[in-house]
Amino acid sequence: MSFLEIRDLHSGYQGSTVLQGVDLDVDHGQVLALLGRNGVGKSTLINTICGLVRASSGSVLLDGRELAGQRPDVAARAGIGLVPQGRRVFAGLTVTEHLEIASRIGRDGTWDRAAVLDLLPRLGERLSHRGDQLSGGEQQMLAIARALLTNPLVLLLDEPSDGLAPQLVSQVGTTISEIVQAGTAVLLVEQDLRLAFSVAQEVAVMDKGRIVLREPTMDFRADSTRARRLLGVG
Ligand SMILES: Nc1ncnc2c1ncn2[C@@H]1O[C@H](COP(=O)(O)OP(=O)(O)OP(=O)(O)O)[C@@H](O)[C@H]1O
Repeated sequence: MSFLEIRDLHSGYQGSTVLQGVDLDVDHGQVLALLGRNGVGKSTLINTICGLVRASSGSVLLDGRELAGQRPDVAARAGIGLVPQGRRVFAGLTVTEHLEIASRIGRDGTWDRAAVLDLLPRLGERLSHRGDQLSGGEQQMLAIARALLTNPLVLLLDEPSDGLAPQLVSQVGTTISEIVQAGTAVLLVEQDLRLAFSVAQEVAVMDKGRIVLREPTMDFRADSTRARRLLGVG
């Protein structure tokens, strides 16, 4: 049995069904990259897993516990962590305040303030800065720190490279690898294929609200013509 098991999941927005029966497993100790063209439903899947978008049918089992249709706070307590698209840090709150709030959400575990500042030392130098005083890279680190403080079993990362300079993107890759080594599984939505390929053991490709392919990253990279066709890139 996989750690996170998604079966025949449907969800969407008023008047439009986006997820049309998603089946996907994420295993212990794994980074799984979720790829696909714009608008195929990757963010909708992430947001349905964590309860921000309500599942209309299907199943999201985390370590044997059913989460489909549950509220976001229930999903967080069960062990789903989210680094949302666009980071969503609060402009008027300091780094310290963000970390304090996050510590009260989710589960107890080894990720406490000292551990996340050890992983992301730059944040330690910015504790009194407000969200709107941070660079894009620092905001991304804060979004990751906040999610880790909930001690997730599975961390959902929605386009963490978005808007970051190449050097910072590779730093995000290193951080993701360290998080997985510490025992958290990762589902990574990413347009930056270099980042996705560098950290993920496997890739899953989404199209029109379904998973249409899943295979080891090495095999996916080996057929670049098919990869380009599936992802709609140059
Ligand atoms: N809040 C919303 N209300 C209504 N429709 C939405 C909402 N969010 C997304 N959609 C629609 O759902 C579909 C899937 O969008 P989604 O953001 O999940 O795709 P995606 O694969 O993550 O794309 P991208 O890479 O552009 O973020 C799109 O047609 C989008 O317009």
